Amino acid sequence: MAHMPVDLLPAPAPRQTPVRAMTIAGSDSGGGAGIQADMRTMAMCGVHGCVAVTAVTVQNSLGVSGFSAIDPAVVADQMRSVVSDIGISAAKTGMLASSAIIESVAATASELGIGRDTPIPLVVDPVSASMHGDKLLADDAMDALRSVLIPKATVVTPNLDEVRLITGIDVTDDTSQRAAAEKLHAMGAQWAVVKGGHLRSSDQSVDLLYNGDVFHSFPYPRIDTGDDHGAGDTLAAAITCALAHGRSVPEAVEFAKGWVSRCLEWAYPLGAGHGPVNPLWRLSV
Ligand SMILES: Nc1ncnc2c1ncn2[C@@H]1O[C@H](COP(=O)(O)OP(=O)(O)O)[C@@H](O)[C@H]1O
Ligand SMILES: Cc1ncc(COP(=O)(O)OP(=O)(O)O)c(N)n1
Repeated sequence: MAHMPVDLLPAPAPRQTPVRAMTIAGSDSGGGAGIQADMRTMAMCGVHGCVAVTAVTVQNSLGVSGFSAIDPAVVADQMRSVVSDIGISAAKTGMLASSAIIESVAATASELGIGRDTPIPLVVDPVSASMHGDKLLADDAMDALRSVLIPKATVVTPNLDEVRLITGIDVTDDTSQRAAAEKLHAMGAQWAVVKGGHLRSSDQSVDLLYNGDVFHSFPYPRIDTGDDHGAGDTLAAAITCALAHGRSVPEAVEFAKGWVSRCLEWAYPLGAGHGPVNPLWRLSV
C-alpha cells in the first residue's frame, strides 16, 4: 500500500452538534454506492449526513436490476424539511433518475439558497449509469442536467463517460481533459472536476479542476483493485464534507483525492462482482 500523509477533517466533541451536509441521491441496496456511500464517508469525516432520497435501486455487486424513482415533490419536501430545521453547510447530488427530479431539485435548491454563489455550496455528481453500464438517469434527462442543474453547481464531478454524454468530448489525454473542463465551466459550473479514474493507460489517476481561470491537477498513484464500486460517490461526498467544514474548493478536492485513494487502498471484496471502496480505514487512525 502507498503511504500518503493522512489529512483528516476535525471530529466533533462529545455532545457537540456536528457540521451537517445533505446528499440528494439514490439508495444502493448493496451498500457500496449512492446514499450509503455518501453516509459512510460523511460519518467518517465527522459530518452529520442528511438525506433526500431520489430513487430506490435494486442493486448488488453484480449490477442494478431495477429502480423505483421517488415523486419529485417528495424529493423537494425532504430538502425543505432538512434545511428548515436541521440546517446544512453543503449539499451534493448523486443519482437523480429523471428530468422531473432534476428540475425539482434545481428549483428547490434555488428556493433554499443552495448552489454556486450562495453560502451553501452544491456538489453535482452527474450520475448517469452504474459501473456495469446500467442506466441510472433517463436518456431525455441530459438536457435538464445541462441547462438547470450544472449552472447551479459549485463543483461538478463527472467521470469520463458522463463527460462524453454531457459535453460530447471523448477524453483520452491531458489536452481533451482540459477541453472538457473548459466546456463544463462554460455550461455554468463554478468549478469542474474531470475525473481521470477511467483513463487506465497511466500509472497515475489524475483529476483536473478548473474554474475558468486556473487548472489544478491532482495526480495520485493508480491503485490496483477491481473493488472500486462507489469511488465517484465517495469522492463527491468527501468534497462536500470538506466544503461543509469551510475548506476552499481546491482544498476540498485535494482532501477528497487523498480520502478516496485511501478508500481504494482499503477496498474489500463483496459478493461475486465489484466490492466497495472502504472509508472505514478512518477507524484505524
Ligand atoms: N484505480 C484507481 N486508483 C486511484 N484512484 C482512482 C482509481 N479509480 C478511480 N480513482 C479515483 O476515484 C475517483 C472516482 O473516479 P472514477 O472512477 O473516474 O469515477 P466513477 O466512480 O464516478 O466512475 C477519482 O478521484 C479517480 O481519480
Ligand atoms: C444509487 C446509486 N447511485 C450512484 C451509483 C454510481 O456510483 P459511482 O460512485 O459512480 O460508482 P460505480 O457505479 O462506478 O461503482 C450507483 N451505482 N448507485
